[in-house]
Amino acid sequence: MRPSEQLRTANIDDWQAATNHPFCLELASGTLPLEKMRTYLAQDYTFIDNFIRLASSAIHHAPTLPDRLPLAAFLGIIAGPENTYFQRSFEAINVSDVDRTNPELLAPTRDFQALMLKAAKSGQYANMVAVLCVAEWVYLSWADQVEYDSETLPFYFQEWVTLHKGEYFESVVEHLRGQLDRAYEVADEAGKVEIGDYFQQAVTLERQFFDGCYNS
Ligand SMILES: Cc1ncc(CN)c(N)n1
Repeated sequence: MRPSEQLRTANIDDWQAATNHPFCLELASGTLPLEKMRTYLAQDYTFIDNFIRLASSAIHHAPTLPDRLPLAAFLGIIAGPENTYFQRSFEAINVSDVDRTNPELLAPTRDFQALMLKAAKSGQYANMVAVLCVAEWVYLSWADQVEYDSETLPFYFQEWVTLHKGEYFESVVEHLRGQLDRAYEVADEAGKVEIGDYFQQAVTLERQFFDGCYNS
């Protein structure tokens, strides 16, 4: 079994809770209360900021140019269409100015930021790709399986699903899984434990992030 699959299986309870979260299901069916979506977008925009910092660090630490390029290209999507999605959605559902730029952070948002910065500062590519891989793979897993009506769903729900599924996004996740698999295989025992810890914390925080936005 691939190391990435072993790690996912070891965290299957949190994985399933995150990928079948009522937040995701209600978003896709269009029944998610807008107040919860406002909270989520404000929190997640701060997540994106630190995700870009972590991904930049991973690009720097990747072993070769072919290992670097797919993540570099993906950063262009985040800084481009995904950033625009946030700006258009902030306008469409009236996210307040302070929540767009400086929201009060929920505990899981703070903890996720700390984990991303810790992975970046560790200087270990394996730790970085463990967190990045979880972040994108969890989203592919829920977006890929969720049912939605593309005709009727408002864009701020629909595009959040479509940004996280499809051939291109699958290739991003496959790249991150491949990088994680290789880094894990060559790590020594202590390194494997460390990678497993980062992976586990990231899965738990994905679940808590949805919980936090859904229940606040
Ligand atoms: C918390 C979280 N995790 C993952 C993703 C996917 N890009 C996200 N936007 N936010």
